[in-house]
Amino acid sequence: MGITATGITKRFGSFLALDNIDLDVPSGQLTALLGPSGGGKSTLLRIIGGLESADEGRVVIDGREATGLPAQRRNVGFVFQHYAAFKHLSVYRNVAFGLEIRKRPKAEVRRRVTELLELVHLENFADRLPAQLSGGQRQRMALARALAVEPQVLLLDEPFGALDANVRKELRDWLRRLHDEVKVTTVFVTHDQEEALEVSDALVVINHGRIEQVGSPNDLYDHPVNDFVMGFLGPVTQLHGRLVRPHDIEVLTADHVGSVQATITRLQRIGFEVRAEFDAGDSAPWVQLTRGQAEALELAEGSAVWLRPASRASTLVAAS
Ligand SMILES: Nc1ncnc2c1ncn2[C@@H]1O[C@H](COP(=O)(O)OP(=O)(O)OP(=O)(O)O)[C@@H](O)[C@H]1O
Repeated sequence: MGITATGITKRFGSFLALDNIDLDVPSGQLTALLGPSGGGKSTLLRIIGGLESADEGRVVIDGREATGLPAQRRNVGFVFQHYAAFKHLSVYRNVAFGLEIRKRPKAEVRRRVTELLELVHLENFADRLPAQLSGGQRQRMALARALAVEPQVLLLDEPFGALDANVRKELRDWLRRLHDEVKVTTVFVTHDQEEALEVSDALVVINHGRIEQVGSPNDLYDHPVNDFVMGFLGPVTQLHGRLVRPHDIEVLTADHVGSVQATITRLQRIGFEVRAEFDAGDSAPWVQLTRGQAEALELAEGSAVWLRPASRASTLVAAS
């Protein structure tokens, strides 16, 4: 079940925002749409949710044809970066809103809202107005409100995008735990690779209106299909015609099978890591080491070493 989008194409004037996208979002999972700004992530999310219509293609949600349905009939919950709460209503009433307009019995509304406020850890904030919450608390309220009507699908568009780095980090841990508890099929738009790697069960990398790769976070990090995915998910350097992650290069003090001689051009300590830059003849790779590794190798600028990709490293041929 889950969500199936087939052959989704969307143009804005002559601009092709989505180019024949096929996507399967498994039921109960948290799937991240990841990619650079303007790649089409939000447009795809909005088409899934019925806020935007595709020029071509179909959307099926939990086995039900949703292509022609308006957003309010798709049984989806939304949370956006800037959440439009009812400013004059308390947190409690904001969360209760969807249930009240559906005329659910008072006792049920009370039970459900209390449950949700506990779930998002806002039980002590029920009587506050949205303006009296921090940004992170407001986004948690938004999630409670989206979950109130028990949607089949939760769609989150950069929900933590407007918050500062520490709060974002805290909220993504929290979202992961929340999702493990409620297990609602969730699609999460982000341009932050760390956020996507940390939070999601599955990752969909989108660029220029096309899907570059779909897979688990580890799969995509370890086995990217192309240089775009490799570069978007983490640091990449070049060694002797191959793209490799800088922590996947072995620094050796003697020549070994498959190694390339190189001179250390720069050593830089950044917190717990040491970044070493090399002149390897046909390439200028850099390598990420721990301080302990750098000390054990007695690395010094100007000295000669040998480099090779670690045996577990996945590499790609660099475009010439
Ligand atoms: N209503 C619109 N009218 C015209 N162009 C649009 C419209 N909505 C989106 N676009 C264009 O479509 C492309 C994809 O936009 P979209 O918002 O889906 O990208 P995104 O990957 O979500 O990027 P971001 O992370 O910046 O939101 C962009 O080039 C954008 O300018």
